[in-house]
Amino acid sequence: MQTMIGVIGGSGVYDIAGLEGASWVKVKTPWGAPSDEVLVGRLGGLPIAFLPRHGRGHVHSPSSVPYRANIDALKRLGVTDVVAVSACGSFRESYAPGDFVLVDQYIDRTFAREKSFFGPGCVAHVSLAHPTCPRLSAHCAAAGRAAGVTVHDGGTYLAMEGPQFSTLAESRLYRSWGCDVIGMTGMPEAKLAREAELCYASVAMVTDYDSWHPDHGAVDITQIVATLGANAANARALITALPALLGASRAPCPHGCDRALDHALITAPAARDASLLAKLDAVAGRVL
Ligand SMILES: CSC[C@H]1O[C@H](OP(=O)(O)O)[C@H](O)[C@@H]1O
Ligand SMILES: Nc1ncnc2[nH]cnc12
Repeated sequence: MQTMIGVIGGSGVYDIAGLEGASWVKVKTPWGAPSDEVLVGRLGGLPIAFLPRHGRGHVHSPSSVPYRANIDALKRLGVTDVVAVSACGSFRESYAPGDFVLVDQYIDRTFAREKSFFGPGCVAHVSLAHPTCPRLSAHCAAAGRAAGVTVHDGGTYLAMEGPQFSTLAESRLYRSWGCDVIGMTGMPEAKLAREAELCYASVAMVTDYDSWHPDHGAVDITQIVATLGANAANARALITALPALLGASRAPCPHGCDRALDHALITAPAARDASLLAKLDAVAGRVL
């Protein structure tokens, strides 16, 4: 199978330069419009699709991002591996602004979002014990280090609804839970990528210490935006280094991300809803 990289750009990352034959294309999905058009082209000999999570100009709030449409659009374009780039706050002294964290666990505290492609008429339960892909995450870590970034392998991401930042009590609570970083978009994106059988890696770029750190005071957007520029340049360097590490020919995921639906569908074939099945053509067509 041919590798196709999908990049979801977070705050501060609204495009990527250097693609051959680049063009912004409109992708229609049964889940509504994605956040924006998708920039498709080739990078390092591999096809790549880039989608700005909040849209160009940062139009979508974390709650209004059309997560299902975004993942469906990437799958529909033929993406096999999704690299999700996100700004985040840090709960650890040693995860400093400018560092990248390859997230491997989540605590999902979001509550105002559609979280599944499945539902009445076609119920599916995928495994999420290991919500990100270790193979893709390792390649992203190597690409980040090649770009000169301090990269931490593994971290628990607290996904909050936002758009306000945490209270001091919340910040302390999440730290006491063992969370490493906090953001507003990692969920349900990672869940949906798993349902769509896509390998998914989360590159969380630290911009601040949230509100808990006695020496740093409360987080504010000015401070975040100041750090975002340097982080975005490093994210672009990471993405540029990625094709050579992934390679054009893709072996099946050793962790089973690309077969997540093998045993997940529980609704009896005769009881399935035809209109929902039609919407699942890209995401679950392999098993329907
Ligand atoms: C601009 S600060 C808060 C904002 O930034 C992060 O967005 P993303 O994950 O898309 O990089 C965070 O989750 C909030 O949405
Ligand atoms: N402290 C923080 N909380 C939530 N989302 C963030 N994105 C960047 N910093 C953040």
